Amino acid sequence: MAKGKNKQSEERGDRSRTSNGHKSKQFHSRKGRQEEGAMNLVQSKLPVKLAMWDFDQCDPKRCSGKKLERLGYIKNLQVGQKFHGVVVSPNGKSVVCPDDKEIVETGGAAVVECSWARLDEIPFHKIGGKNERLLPYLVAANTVNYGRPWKLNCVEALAACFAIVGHIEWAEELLQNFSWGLTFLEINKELIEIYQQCTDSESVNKAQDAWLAKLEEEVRQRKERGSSEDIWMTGNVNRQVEQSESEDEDDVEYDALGNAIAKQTLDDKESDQEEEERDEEGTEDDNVDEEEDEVEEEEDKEIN
Ligand SMILES: C[S@@+](CC[C@H](N)C(=O)[O-])C[C@H]1O[C@@H](n2cnc3c(N)ncnc32)[C@H](O)[C@@H]1O
Repeated sequence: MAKGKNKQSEERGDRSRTSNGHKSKQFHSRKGRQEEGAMNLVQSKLPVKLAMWDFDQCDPKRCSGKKLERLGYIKNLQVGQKFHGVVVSPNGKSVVCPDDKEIVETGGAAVVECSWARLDEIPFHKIGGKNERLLPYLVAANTVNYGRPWKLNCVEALAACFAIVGHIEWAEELLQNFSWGLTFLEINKELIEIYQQCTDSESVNKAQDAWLAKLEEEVRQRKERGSSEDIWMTGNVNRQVEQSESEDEDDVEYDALGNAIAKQTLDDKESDQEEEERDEEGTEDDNVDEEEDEVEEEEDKEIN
């Protein structure tokens, strides 16, 4: 077996030499392409372009965009550079929808790596592109903003975009690099499937509104049944404390898991101070962080 193989490779080796014994032009260009391929891991890991403008506003240890960069999935863009694929951005006007599939497949997807608390510092007019999009209602699973709707981190945002346009396998490929990653797809499974059935952004908005109306109705019914004493119905007890401390119960809504959470929209004027603390300190379990760091170190070794 080995004999045959060696013979083949010898023959290949011979063919790559010219009559004067030097390596042929084709050999060098083939080798060049291979080296390019090894450096450009983005291509080998996902058959689609991923990019981000990184404003270095987040803790590098907790930054999902930086981790994707270390793993070779995503490329950095300069301020002034535009992106031709879908740009998932707080500056978007319409939401990602299944009709965006072709743009994503041909142009890829990009995000803006920055702090939610410092969006006003981002020169949105110098970044982005023709296809800037918001994401519809989805709940974050990352350890910093767990349970919060709309405020996803970069890897969740990219994964959400891929999942909505029908490339759930690309979403999984990205998220599996994070200990909590696949939970994002699990807690949003039903809703993602609903969005996948839509066509344009208007239909996604309608589906989102119907989902939110259903959630509100569920909350109303629970209140009516006086189910607040039933721990199984009210969900996360920590969130309950937040709710009972809240002066106005209307400030609270429920996520897909039935957790009570403070109402949020992208326009929310949450105190910069509070948000900064979330971005920089997070609420995560240190063990998770260590676990992620170990994974990252292993990955980094592989890349190097
Ligand atoms: C504000 S940054 C925070 C990144 C975080 N530090 C991390 O570790 O990934 C998250 C980015 O994901 C995208 N994103 C997340 N949720 C979004 C939404 N609901 N609509 C539009 N873009 C969103 C945007 O590009 C946004 O700038």
